[in-house]
Amino acid sequence: MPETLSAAAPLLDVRGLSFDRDDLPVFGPLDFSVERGEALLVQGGNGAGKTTLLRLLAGLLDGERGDIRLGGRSAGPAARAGSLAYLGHLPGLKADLTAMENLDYLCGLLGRRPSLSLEEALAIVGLAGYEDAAARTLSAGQRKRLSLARLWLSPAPLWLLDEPYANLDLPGIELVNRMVGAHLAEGGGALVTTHGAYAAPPVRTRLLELGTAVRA
Ligand SMILES: Nc1ncnc2c1ncn2[C@@H]1O[C@H](COP(=O)(O)OP(=O)(O)OP(=O)(O)O)[C@@H](O)[C@H]1O
Repeated sequence: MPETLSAAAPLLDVRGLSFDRDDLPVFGPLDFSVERGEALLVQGGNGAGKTTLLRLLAGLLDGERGDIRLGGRSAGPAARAGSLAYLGHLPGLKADLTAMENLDYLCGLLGRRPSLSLEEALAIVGLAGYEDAAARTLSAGQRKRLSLARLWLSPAPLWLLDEPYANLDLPGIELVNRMVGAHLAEGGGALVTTHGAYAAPPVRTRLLELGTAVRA
């Protein structure tokens, strides 16, 4: 866990956050926080702004209004990009690199926790034996599992999970739930979007409901 994050303050504290596109509101103003050991389930219909919110928090979008604090400190897009682990709709893998090369590349870029080897992370997500397979030869579910291995290697205390169950079979869904449960038990936090029934692991869960955006 990064030393810069205070243990006393919430992992994430958001006040008056709003975001517009083409001068039309996508969401907000929103107020919410995520404490250690807590999952925040972000709900809303198609177009409500769930992905936009997570991408913005991850530092992949800017132009928001409001205050975003990580561990009590105001955090701009660059600080957020370095402190949050984002699992998006697209796996963010390099198609021609192997599974191991992708993990190595992403860990070099985003950091990793030292207690786990890349091989162990691949085994945990059910990809033992796929170390040398190019990402483009993996199925959609296997690519998602490779992204989960990267997530599991991340040192970031706060996970942003956008539709984490998409493309996964039942054991994959259970894997996500176990990972989230273990991460929260270690004092991490998570924001999770899903359209499916959220098979909530036995952890503290709160809801954030986004209204469907109206285009006028
Ligand atoms: N790259 C983009 N350029 C312009 N508008 C966008 C872009 N991405 C999303 N939008 C618009 O922003 C709004 C919020 O989209 P967003 O993807 O955040 O919704 P969502 O809640 O994740 O939806 P879904 O449940 O369908 O995945 C929608 O009205 C969408 O049309």
